Amino acid sequence: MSAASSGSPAAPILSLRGVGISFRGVRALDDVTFDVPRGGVTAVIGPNGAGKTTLFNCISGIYRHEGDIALAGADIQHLRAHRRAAAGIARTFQTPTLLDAESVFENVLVGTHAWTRTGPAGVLLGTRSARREEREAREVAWERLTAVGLAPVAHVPAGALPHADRRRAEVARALASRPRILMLDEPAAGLSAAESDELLELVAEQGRATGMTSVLVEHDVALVMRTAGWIAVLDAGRLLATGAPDAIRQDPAVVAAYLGTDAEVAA
Ligand SMILES: Nc1ncnc2c1ncn2[C@@H]1O[C@H](COP(=O)(O)OP(=O)(O)OP(=O)(O)O)[C@@H](O)[C@H]1O
Repeated sequence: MSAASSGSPAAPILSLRGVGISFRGVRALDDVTFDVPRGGVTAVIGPNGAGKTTLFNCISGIYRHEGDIALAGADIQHLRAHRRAAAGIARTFQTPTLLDAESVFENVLVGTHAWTRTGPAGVLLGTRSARREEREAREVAWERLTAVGLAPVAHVPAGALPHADRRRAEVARALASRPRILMLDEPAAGLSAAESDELLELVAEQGRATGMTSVLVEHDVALVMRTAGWIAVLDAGRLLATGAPDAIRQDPAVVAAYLGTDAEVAA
């Protein structure tokens, strides 16, 4: 890590220690170690193929990986993806993964499955606790839908939504899981500058309201610089630097590997 951007935040929500993974001889991540501070927005940036999405897949448990990952101090590296989701890790994907034939509301309701506990038997028998939980799940889904501005199209099939609304629906679905960490993979892709700002403001607002931390993979450096409070830079599978936006912007190693000259990345 370069000197200009060294230093670690206190009380991390997520700690990565020696995270690594190879795909048939390709070292996609190697000994990645850094902390994500609690609250606010942290961005993971770096050139194409740096390992950003792979890191998200390791954190969310989609890939088995080397190294340790702790969520609020508790080890989660041994947990499978659904258990990590239940522990509070939610994510969106580069290409939204909605159930196109289902309504927007049903899609968002899926997010609540991360915390609902009623098994199939309870649902089939219609027990009182199952009914209570279902009511709560529907309320949470409506609340998140409304927060992202999609209440007017709640009953429209997700496949009929324009791209910006698909992104909003995916974010609402992730928020419905009541995450401690929301990981957004290139949320601005395909959105206008105004739409990206609006989406990230909405995410930041949810973070302020609930204490949720957001982690962002994003190529739009200007958007990252004005949105993130903390940045981790990956290059060829290795951690190059972590730090506040101002330090990252001036870090010679980061400028050389990714950002280009200071003039190009002036905020
Ligand atoms: N499932 C996989 N099988 C084989 N190789 C993979 C797999 N996933 C990622 N890789 C390789 O791992 C490396 C990192 O890829 P990754 O998609 O994580 O990079 P990235 O930083 O997200 O890139 P981009 O900015 O282009 O999305 C690349 O060399 C990629 O080809």
